[in-house]
Amino acid sequence: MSLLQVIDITHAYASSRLFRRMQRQTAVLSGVSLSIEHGQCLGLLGTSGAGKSTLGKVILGLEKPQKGQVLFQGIDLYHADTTARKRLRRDLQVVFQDCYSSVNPRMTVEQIIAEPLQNYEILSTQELKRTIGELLERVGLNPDHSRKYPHQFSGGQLQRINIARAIALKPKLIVLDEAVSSLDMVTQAHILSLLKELKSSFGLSYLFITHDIKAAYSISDSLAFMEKGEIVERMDDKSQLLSSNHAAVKSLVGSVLSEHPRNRTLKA
Ligand SMILES: Nc1ncnc2c1ncn2[C@@H]1O[C@H](COP(=O)(O)OP(=O)(O)OP(=O)(O)O)[C@@H](O)[C@H]1O
Repeated sequence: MSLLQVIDITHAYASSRLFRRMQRQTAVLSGVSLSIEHGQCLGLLGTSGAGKSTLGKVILGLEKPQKGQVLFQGIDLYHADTTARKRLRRDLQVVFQDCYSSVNPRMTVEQIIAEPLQNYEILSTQELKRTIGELLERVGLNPDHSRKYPHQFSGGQLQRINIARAIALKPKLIVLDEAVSSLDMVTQAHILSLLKELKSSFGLSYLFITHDIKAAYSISDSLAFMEKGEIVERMDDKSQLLSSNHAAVKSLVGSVLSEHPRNRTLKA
């Protein structure tokens, strides 16, 4: 059984009440299906406005689709009872692009990482402190940073803190929505290698949402391409990327490959 199965999702955002009668809703997602296996990363690529983030929100249980099903660990996310849904939510985490707005600026790092742990686990003050220290070390930060505030960190460091919070409950799937897109190239490479390392250590699965084909190729096992709310190309093995005949995929690949035939490769 796949860890995640998205089946025939169709969704449109509701228009405001004033315009509801006048406007026809345009579907943001139309009949989208995909699956993610245990320990695998699916790279979800597409142009701006293709519907990638909306699909991410549907998978996270944040945007109820008008049609279709999201089966997470075999359970229908939108028809599960409150207890089952809370259990599923623990296994389903997210890291967004904007690392600064993802955290409360008035909370210390310790309080930020403690939040999910306090919501789901009963830990003594000492256990909580130790766990937070271990999580900070796991993402390459000094545990002494735990008393600092978000503004005292660089974007890369803060994204590591967001990752520490996301892995705190040992989830099964993390939705990474443009999680490295706002970082400089060097920091991006460091965070991608951290994410790869965490994936193999914890057997994590990722939905890696991005418009950056190089980053997607580097971290993903399989790839899917979206256009105007539909999945237009799906590759179970990312090595099929260079041989795709789909026009949008070819143009995306062409835009990042060297003119020289010998250099026409992408780094894993
Ligand atoms: N909350 C919302 N209310 C109404 N329309 C929305 C909302 N969020 C997104 N949309 C619209 O849905 C469409 C898909 O947006 P979405 O953010 O899912 O695309 P995306 O592929 O993630 O784009 P990007 O790469 O630019 O983030 C866009 O036309 C967008 O304007």
